[in-house]
Amino acid sequence: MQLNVETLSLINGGQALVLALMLWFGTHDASSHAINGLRLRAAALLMEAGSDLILAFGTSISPLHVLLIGNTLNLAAQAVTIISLRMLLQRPLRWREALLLGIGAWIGVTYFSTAHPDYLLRVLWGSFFLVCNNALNIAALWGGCRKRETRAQCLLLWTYVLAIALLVWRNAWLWTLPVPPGGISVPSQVNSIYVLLFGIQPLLASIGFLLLYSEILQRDLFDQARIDPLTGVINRLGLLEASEALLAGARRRRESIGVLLIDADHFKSVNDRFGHDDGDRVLLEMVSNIRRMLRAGDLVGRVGGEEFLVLSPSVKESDLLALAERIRAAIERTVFAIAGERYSLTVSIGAAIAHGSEPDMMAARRRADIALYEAKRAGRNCVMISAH
Ligand SMILES: Nc1nc2c(ncn2[C@@H]2O[C@H](COP(=O)(O)OP(=O)(O)OP(=O)(O)O)[C@@H](O)[C@H]2O)c(=O)[nH]1
Repeated sequence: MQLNVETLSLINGGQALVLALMLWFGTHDASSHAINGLRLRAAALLMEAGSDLILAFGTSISPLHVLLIGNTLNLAAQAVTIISLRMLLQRPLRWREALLLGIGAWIGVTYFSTAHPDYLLRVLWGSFFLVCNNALNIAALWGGCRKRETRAQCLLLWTYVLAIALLVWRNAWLWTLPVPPGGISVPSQVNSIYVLLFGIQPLLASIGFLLLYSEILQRDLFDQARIDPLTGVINRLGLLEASEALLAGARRRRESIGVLLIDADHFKSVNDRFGHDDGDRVLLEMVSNIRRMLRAGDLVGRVGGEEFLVLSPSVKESDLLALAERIRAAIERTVFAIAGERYSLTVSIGAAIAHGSEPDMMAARRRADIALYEAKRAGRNCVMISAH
Protein backbone atom coordinates (compact mmCIF):
# COMPACT_ATOMS: atom_id res chain seq x y z
CA MET A 1 0.00 0.00 0.00
CA GLN A 2 1.39 3.38 -1.01
CA LEU A 3 1.09 6.40 1.28
CA ASN A 4 -0.34 8.62 -1.42
CA VAL A 5 -2.98 11.30 -0.78
CA GLU A 6 -5.84 8.85 -1.45
CA THR A 7 -4.55 6.29 1.06
CA LEU A 8 -3.88 8.96 3.69
CA SER A 9 -7.36 10.40 3.15
CA LEU A 10 -8.87 6.94 3.60
CA ILE A 11 -7.05 6.58 6.94
CA ASN A 12 -8.06 10.12 8.00
CA GLY A 13 -11.68 9.52 7.00
CA GLY A 14 -11.84 6.23 8.93
CA GLN A 15 -10.28 7.87 11.98
CA ALA A 16 -12.72 10.83 11.85
CA LEU A 17 -15.62 8.38 11.58
CA VAL A 18 -14.51 6.42 14.65
CA LEU A 19 -13.95 9.66 16.61
CA ALA A 20 -17.43 10.91 15.63
CA LEU A 21 -19.01 7.68 16.91
CA MET A 22 -16.99 7.88 20.14
CA LEU A 23 -18.08 11.46 20.80
CA TRP A 24 -21.70 10.72 19.94
CA PHE A 25 -22.23 7.48 21.86
CA GLY A 26 -19.46 7.46 24.47
CA THR A 27 -20.64 10.37 26.62
CA HIS A 28 -23.73 11.17 28.64
CA ASP A 29 -24.88 12.45 32.05
CA ALA A 30 -23.54 15.97 31.72
CA SER A 31 -25.16 19.40 31.48
CA SER A 32 -27.06 19.84 28.23
CA HIS A 33 -24.63 22.42 26.87
CA ALA A 34 -21.79 19.89 27.22
CA ILE A 35 -23.70 17.06 25.53
CA ASN A 36 -24.94 19.34 22.73
CA GLY A 37 -21.46 20.74 22.17
CA LEU A 38 -19.96 17.27 21.98
CA ARG A 39 -22.66 15.96 19.63
CA LEU A 40 -22.26 18.95 17.34
CA ARG A 41 -18.52 18.28 17.25
CA ALA A 42 -19.35 14.65 16.36
CA ALA A 43 -21.46 15.97 13.45
CA ALA A 44 -18.50 18.10 12.33
CA LEU A 45 -16.27 15.01 12.44
CA LEU A 46 -18.77 13.15 10.24
CA MET A 47 -18.50 15.95 7.69
CA GLU A 48 -14.70 15.81 7.92
CA ALA A 49 -14.87 12.05 7.38
CA GLY A 50 -17.09 12.62 4.32
CA SER A 51 -14.62 15.14 2.92
CA ASP A 52 -11.68 12.72 3.42
CA LEU A 53 -13.51 9.73 1.96
CA ILE A 54 -14.54 11.71 -1.13
CA LEU A 55 -10.86 12.44 -1.69
CA ALA A 56 -9.94 8.80 -1.05
CA PHE A 57 -12.44 7.43 -3.57
CA GLY A 58 -12.24 10.43 -5.88
CA THR A 59 -10.91 8.45 -8.83
CA SER A 60 -14.40 7.16 -9.62
CA ILE A 61 -16.00 10.65 -9.53
CA SER A 62 -15.20 13.68 -11.70
CA PRO A 63 -12.32 15.74 -10.18
CA LEU A 64 -14.47 18.88 -10.09
CA HIS A 65 -17.14 17.11 -8.04
CA VAL A 66 -14.49 15.74 -5.67
CA LEU A 67 -13.21 19.27 -5.20
CA LEU A 68 -16.55 20.92 -4.66
CA ILE A 69 -18.12 18.27 -2.42
CA GLY A 70 -14.90 17.73 -0.43
CA ASN A 71 -14.32 21.43 0.20
CA THR A 72 -17.97 22.12 1.02
CA LEU A 73 -18.01 19.35 3.63
CA ASN A 74 -14.70 20.47 5.09
CA LEU A 75 -15.72 24.13 5.34
CA ALA A 76 -19.06 23.18 6.90
CA ALA A 77 -17.20 21.03 9.44
CA GLN A 78 -15.01 23.98 10.41
CA ALA A 79 -18.03 26.25 10.90
CA VAL A 80 -19.85 23.64 13.00
CA THR A 81 -16.71 23.13 15.11
CA ILE A 82 -16.66 26.85 15.99
CA ILE A 83 -20.22 26.57 17.30
CA SER A 84 -19.66 23.26 19.09
CA LEU A 85 -16.58 24.51 20.95
CA ARG A 86 -18.39 27.64 22.07
CA MET A 87 -21.41 25.59 23.13
CA LEU A 88 -19.16 23.39 25.25
CA LEU A 89 -17.46 26.42 26.81
CA GLN A 90 -20.77 28.28 27.24
CA ARG A 91 -19.45 31.27 25.30
CA PRO A 92 -21.43 33.39 22.79
CA LEU A 93 -21.98 31.04 19.82
CA ARG A 94 -20.93 33.39 16.96
CA TRP A 95 -23.26 31.76 14.39
CA ARG A 96 -22.97 34.77 12.10
CA GLU A 97 -19.17 34.81 12.02
CA ALA A 98 -18.97 31.04 11.51
CA LEU A 99 -21.49 31.21 8.66
CA LEU A 100 -19.84 34.20 6.98
CA LEU A 101 -16.40 32.59 7.15
CA GLY A 102 -17.78 29.34 5.70
CA ILE A 103 -19.62 31.11 2.86
CA GLY A 104 -16.68 33.43 2.10
CA ALA A 105 -14.30 30.47 1.89
CA TRP A 106 -16.73 28.43 -0.22
CA ILE A 107 -17.28 31.22 -2.78
CA GLY A 108 -13.52 31.73 -3.33
CA VAL A 109 -12.68 28.03 -3.39
CA THR A 110 -15.49 27.37 -5.90
CA TYR A 111 -14.41 30.35 -8.03
CA PHE A 112 -10.78 29.14 -8.14
CA SER A 113 -12.00 25.61 -8.98
CA THR A 114 -14.46 26.47 -11.78
CA ALA A 115 -14.41 30.00 -13.28
CA HIS A 116 -10.68 30.57 -12.80
CA PRO A 117 -9.04 27.24 -11.91
CA ASP A 118 -5.88 27.95 -9.96
CA TYR A 119 -4.64 25.54 -7.28
CA LEU A 120 -2.31 27.98 -5.50
CA LEU A 121 -4.90 30.76 -5.26
CA ARG A 122 -7.54 28.24 -4.19
CA VAL A 123 -5.32 26.96 -1.39
CA LEU A 124 -4.37 30.51 -0.37
CA TRP A 125 -7.99 31.64 -0.28
CA GLY A 126 -9.19 28.58 1.65
CA SER A 127 -6.24 28.78 4.07
CA PHE A 128 -6.97 32.42 4.88
CA PHE A 129 -10.50 31.51 6.00
CA LEU A 130 -9.31 28.43 7.86
CA VAL A 131 -6.82 30.60 9.76
CA CYS A 132 -9.74 32.90 10.69
CA ASN A 133 -11.76 29.85 11.87
CA ASN A 134 -8.88 28.67 14.01
CA ALA A 135 -8.35 32.19 15.36
CA LEU A 136 -12.01 32.27 16.45
CA ASN A 137 -11.49 28.98 18.29
CA ILE A 138 -8.32 30.30 19.91
CA ALA A 139 -10.21 33.43 21.02
CA ALA A 140 -12.82 31.21 22.72
CA LEU A 141 -10.12 29.26 24.56
CA TRP A 142 -7.78 32.14 25.33
CA GLY A 143 -9.33 33.36 28.61
CA GLY A 144 -9.54 29.91 30.24
CA CYS A 145 -6.05 28.95 29.13
CA ARG A 146 -4.48 32.23 30.27
CA LYS A 147 -6.04 31.94 33.72
CA ARG A 148 -4.62 28.38 33.85
CA GLU A 149 -8.12 27.22 34.80
CA THR A 150 -8.03 24.18 32.59
CA ARG A 151 -5.48 22.00 30.84
CA ALA A 152 -7.99 20.89 28.23
CA GLN A 153 -8.47 24.45 26.99
CA CYS A 154 -4.70 24.89 26.67
CA LEU A 155 -4.32 21.62 24.76
CA LEU A 156 -7.08 22.63 22.36
CA LEU A 157 -5.65 26.11 21.97
CA TRP A 158 -2.28 24.67 20.96
CA THR A 159 -4.00 22.30 18.51
CA TYR A 160 -5.48 25.32 16.73
CA VAL A 161 -2.18 27.25 16.86
CA LEU A 162 -0.47 24.25 15.20
CA ALA A 163 -3.25 24.10 12.60
CA ILE A 164 -2.52 27.75 11.69
CA ALA A 165 1.21 27.00 11.52
CA LEU A 166 0.47 24.06 9.21
CA LEU A 167 -1.61 26.25 6.87
CA VAL A 168 1.08 28.94 6.73
CA TRP A 169 3.78 26.33 6.12
CA ARG A 170 1.79 24.68 3.32
CA ASN A 171 1.25 27.95 1.46
CA ALA A 172 4.85 29.04 1.91
CA TRP A 173 6.06 25.70 0.49
CA LEU A 174 3.61 25.74 -2.43
CA TRP A 175 4.46 29.31 -3.45
CA THR A 176 8.21 28.68 -3.38
CA LEU A 177 8.08 25.50 -5.51
CA PRO A 178 9.38 26.01 -9.06
CA VAL A 179 6.69 23.64 -10.37
CA PRO A 180 3.83 23.46 -7.83
CA PRO A 181 1.36 20.54 -8.05
CA GLY A 182 -1.88 21.29 -9.89
CA GLY A 183 -4.19 19.82 -7.24
CA ILE A 184 -4.36 18.05 -3.86
CA SER A 185 -4.39 14.58 -5.48
CA VAL A 186 -1.31 15.21 -7.61
CA PRO A 187 1.55 13.16 -6.08
CA SER A 188 3.96 15.54 -4.34
CA GLN A 189 5.75 15.74 -1.01
CA VAL A 190 3.94 18.90 0.09
CA ASN A 191 0.50 17.33 -0.53
CA SER A 192 1.34 14.07 1.28
CA ILE A 193 2.83 15.80 4.34
CA TYR A 194 -0.05 18.28 4.51
CA VAL A 195 -2.75 15.58 4.30
CA LEU A 196 -0.88 13.45 6.88
CA LEU A 197 -0.57 16.30 9.41
CA PHE A 198 -4.04 17.68 8.68
CA GLY A 199 -5.42 14.23 9.55
CA ILE A 200 -3.84 14.28 13.03
CA GLN A 201 -5.68 17.48 13.92
CA PRO A 202 -9.16 15.89 14.42
CA LEU A 203 -7.59 13.33 16.76
CA LEU A 204 -5.90 16.00 18.91
CA ALA A 205 -8.99 18.21 18.86
CA SER A 206 -11.23 15.28 19.86
CA ILE A 207 -8.95 14.45 22.79
CA GLY A 208 -9.17 18.13 23.77
CA PHE A 209 -12.98 18.09 23.50
CA LEU A 210 -13.18 14.94 25.64
CA LEU A 211 -10.88 16.43 28.29
CA LEU A 212 -12.96 19.58 28.28
CA TYR A 213 -16.09 17.48 28.72
CA SER A 214 -14.50 15.61 31.62
CA GLU A 215 -13.60 18.94 33.26
CA ILE A 216 -17.21 20.08 32.87
CA LEU A 217 -18.43 16.83 34.49
CA GLN A 218 -16.04 17.31 37.40
CA ARG A 219 -17.14 20.93 37.83
CA ASP A 220 -20.82 19.83 37.73
CA LEU A 221 -20.17 17.22 40.42
CA PHE A 222 -18.23 19.73 42.52
CA ASP A 223 -21.12 22.22 42.32
CA GLN A 224 -23.79 19.57 42.93
CA ALA A 225 -22.01 18.53 46.12
CA ARG A 226 -22.08 22.10 47.40
CA ILE A 227 -25.36 23.57 46.16
CA ASP A 228 -28.72 23.03 47.81
CA PRO A 229 -30.97 21.83 44.97
CA LEU A 230 -34.15 23.50 46.26
CA THR A 231 -32.94 27.02 47.01
CA GLY A 232 -29.77 27.21 44.88
CA VAL A 233 -27.67 28.53 47.78
CA ILE A 234 -24.65 26.67 49.14
CA ASN A 235 -25.24 23.77 51.51
CA ARG A 236 -23.42 22.69 54.69
CA LEU A 237 -20.29 21.55 52.83
CA GLY A 238 -20.19 24.78 50.80
CA LEU A 239 -20.67 26.77 54.00
CA LEU A 240 -17.90 24.88 55.78
CA GLU A 241 -15.42 25.58 52.97
CA ALA A 242 -16.54 29.19 52.55
CA SER A 243 -16.34 29.91 56.27
CA GLU A 244 -12.78 28.53 56.45
CA ALA A 245 -11.74 30.73 53.52
CA LEU A 246 -13.45 33.79 55.03
CA LEU A 247 -11.84 33.17 58.42
CA ALA A 248 -8.39 32.90 56.81
CA GLY A 249 -9.00 36.29 55.12
CA ALA A 250 -10.26 37.81 58.40
CA ARG A 251 -7.15 36.52 60.18
CA ARG A 252 -4.85 38.18 57.63
CA ARG A 253 -6.71 41.50 57.81
CA ARG A 254 -7.23 41.26 61.60
CA GLU A 255 -10.97 41.67 61.13
CA SER A 256 -14.06 39.78 62.22
CA ILE A 257 -16.92 38.00 60.46
CA GLY A 258 -20.59 38.45 61.23
CA VAL A 259 -22.62 35.24 61.59
CA LEU A 260 -26.42 35.17 61.34
CA LEU A 261 -28.48 32.06 61.92
CA ILE A 262 -31.94 32.61 60.45
CA ASP A 263 -34.79 30.23 61.22
CA ALA A 264 -38.38 30.44 59.93
CA ASP A 265 -40.98 30.66 62.71
CA HIS A 266 -43.61 27.93 62.97
CA PHE A 267 -42.71 26.66 59.52
CA LYS A 268 -44.36 23.35 60.28
CA SER A 269 -47.72 25.13 60.22
CA VAL A 270 -47.02 26.34 56.64
CA ASN A 271 -46.52 22.76 55.49
CA ASP A 272 -49.51 21.54 57.50
CA ARG A 273 -51.79 24.25 56.08
CA PHE A 274 -50.67 24.49 52.45
CA GLY A 275 -48.68 21.33 51.75
CA HIS A 276 -45.02 20.70 51.17
CA ASP A 277 -44.83 22.18 47.63
CA ASP A 278 -46.15 25.55 48.74
CA GLY A 279 -43.87 25.29 51.77
CA ASP A 280 -40.97 24.98 49.32
CA ARG A 281 -42.11 28.10 47.48
CA VAL A 282 -42.21 30.03 50.77
CA LEU A 283 -38.64 28.88 51.49
CA LEU A 284 -37.53 30.10 48.05
CA GLU A 285 -39.11 33.49 48.62
CA MET A 286 -37.47 33.67 52.04
CA VAL A 287 -34.05 33.01 50.49
CA SER A 288 -34.54 35.62 47.80
CA ASN A 289 -35.47 38.14 50.50
CA ILE A 290 -32.29 37.32 52.42
CA ARG A 291 -30.19 37.61 49.24
CA ARG A 292 -31.64 41.01 48.40
CA MET A 293 -30.43 42.39 51.73
CA LEU A 294 -26.82 41.17 51.48
CA ARG A 295 -23.79 43.21 50.43
CA ALA A 296 -21.35 42.01 47.80
CA GLY A 297 -19.04 39.60 49.62
CA ASP A 298 -21.73 38.37 52.03
CA LEU A 299 -22.74 34.71 51.76
CA VAL A 300 -25.91 32.79 52.49
CA GLY A 301 -26.18 29.02 52.80
CA ARG A 302 -28.75 26.48 53.91
CA VAL A 303 -27.85 24.72 57.13
CA GLY A 304 -30.83 22.38 56.82
CA GLY A 305 -34.66 22.45 56.79
CA GLU A 306 -35.84 26.03 57.27
CA GLU A 307 -32.58 27.29 58.78
CA PHE A 308 -30.10 29.50 56.89
CA LEU A 309 -26.69 30.91 57.74
CA VAL A 310 -25.37 34.29 56.61
CA LEU A 311 -21.65 35.10 56.76
CA SER A 312 -20.79 38.77 56.50
CA PRO A 313 -17.07 39.57 56.42
CA SER A 314 -15.47 42.78 57.78
CA VAL A 315 -18.49 43.79 59.77
CA LYS A 316 -18.96 45.52 63.14
CA GLU A 317 -21.53 44.35 65.70
CA SER A 318 -23.82 47.35 65.03
CA ASP A 319 -23.72 46.75 61.25
CA LEU A 320 -24.45 43.05 61.73
CA LEU A 321 -27.46 43.82 63.90
CA ALA A 322 -28.70 46.34 61.32
CA LEU A 323 -28.34 43.71 58.55
CA ALA A 324 -30.20 41.10 60.64
CA GLU A 325 -32.98 43.59 61.32
CA ARG A 326 -33.30 44.45 57.62
CA ILE A 327 -33.62 40.75 56.76
CA ARG A 328 -36.17 40.13 59.49
CA ALA A 329 -38.28 43.15 58.46
CA ALA A 330 -38.13 42.30 54.74
CA ILE A 331 -39.42 38.78 55.36
CA GLU A 332 -42.12 40.01 57.73
CA ARG A 333 -43.28 42.53 55.09
CA THR A 334 -43.58 39.88 52.35
CA VAL A 335 -47.11 38.62 51.88
CA PHE A 336 -47.34 35.20 50.24
CA ALA A 337 -50.44 34.41 48.20
CA ILE A 338 -50.92 30.68 48.66
CA ALA A 339 -54.00 28.87 47.32
CA GLY A 340 -55.98 32.11 47.39
CA GLU A 341 -54.96 32.84 50.99
CA ARG A 342 -52.54 35.54 52.13
CA TYR A 343 -49.83 34.46 54.49
CA SER A 344 -46.99 36.29 56.24
CA LEU A 345 -43.91 34.49 57.49
CA THR A 346 -41.61 35.68 60.23
CA VAL A 347 -38.10 34.62 61.15
CA SER A 348 -36.00 34.57 64.28
CA ILE A 349 -32.33 35.44 63.98
CA GLY A 350 -29.36 34.63 66.19
CA ALA A 351 -26.28 36.80 65.59
CA ALA A 352 -22.63 36.39 66.64
CA ILE A 353 -19.25 37.80 65.74
CA ALA A 354 -16.39 35.45 64.79
CA HIS A 355 -12.99 36.98 65.47
CA GLY A 356 -10.03 36.36 63.18
CA SER A 357 -8.11 35.06 66.23
CA GLU A 358 -10.51 32.09 66.64
CA PRO A 359 -9.22 28.73 65.34
CA ASP A 360 -12.45 28.00 63.42
CA MET A 361 -16.06 29.11 63.07
CA MET A 362 -17.52 26.43 65.32
CA ALA A 363 -17.57 28.56 68.48
CA ALA A 364 -19.21 31.51 66.67
CA ARG A 365 -21.77 29.15 65.15
CA ARG A 366 -22.60 27.84 68.62
CA ARG A 367 -22.98 31.40 69.93
CA ALA A 368 -25.32 32.26 67.06
CA ASP A 369 -27.27 29.07 67.81
CA ILE A 370 -27.71 30.06 71.46
CA ALA A 371 -28.78 33.57 70.41
CA LEU A 372 -31.32 32.02 67.99
CA TYR A 373 -32.68 29.88 70.79
CA GLU A 374 -33.08 33.03 72.91
CA ALA A 375 -34.88 34.78 70.04
CA LYS A 376 -37.33 31.86 69.81
CA ARG A 377 -37.84 31.94 73.57
CA ALA A 378 -38.40 35.71 73.49
CA GLY A 379 -41.47 35.14 71.30
CA ARG A 380 -39.88 34.79 67.77
CA ASN A 381 -39.81 37.39 64.96
CA CYS A 382 -36.82 39.13 66.55
CA VAL A 383 -33.00 39.36 66.49
CA MET A 384 -30.74 38.39 69.39
CA ILE A 385 -26.97 38.71 69.51
CA SER A 386 -24.65 36.60 71.60
CA ALA A 387 -22.95 38.37 74.48
CA HIS A 388 -19.37 37.28 73.51
N1 LIG B 1 -41.63 22.53 52.54
C1 LIG B 1 -40.50 22.19 53.15
N2 LIG B 1 -40.52 22.01 54.48
C2 LIG B 1 -39.37 21.68 55.10
C3 LIG B 1 -38.17 21.51 54.40
N3 LIG B 1 -37.20 21.17 55.29
C4 LIG B 1 -37.79 21.13 56.51
N4 LIG B 1 -39.09 21.45 56.40
C5 LIG B 1 -40.10 21.51 57.44
O1 LIG B 1 -39.82 22.53 58.37
C6 LIG B 1 -40.51 22.24 59.56
C7 LIG B 1 -39.64 22.57 60.75
O2 LIG B 1 -40.38 22.36 61.88
P1 LIG B 1 -39.86 22.70 63.33
O3 LIG B 1 -38.40 22.26 63.45
O4 LIG B 1 -40.82 22.08 64.30
O5 LIG B 1 -39.84 24.23 63.43
P2 LIG B 1 -40.98 25.32 63.21
O6 LIG B 1 -42.30 24.71 62.92
O7 LIG B 1 -40.47 26.27 62.21
O8 LIG B 1 -41.06 25.98 64.62
P3 LIG B 1 -40.00 26.97 65.29
O9 LIG B 1 -38.70 26.82 64.57
O10 LIG B 1 -39.91 26.52 66.70
O11 LIG B 1 -40.57 28.33 65.14
C8 LIG B 1 -40.90 20.76 59.50
O12 LIG B 1 -42.28 20.66 59.32
C9 LIG B 1 -40.17 20.24 58.29
O13 LIG B 1 -40.89 19.25 57.59
C10 LIG B 1 -38.20 21.68 52.99
O14 LIG B 1 -37.21 21.55 52.28
N5 LIG B 1 -39.38 22.03 52.41
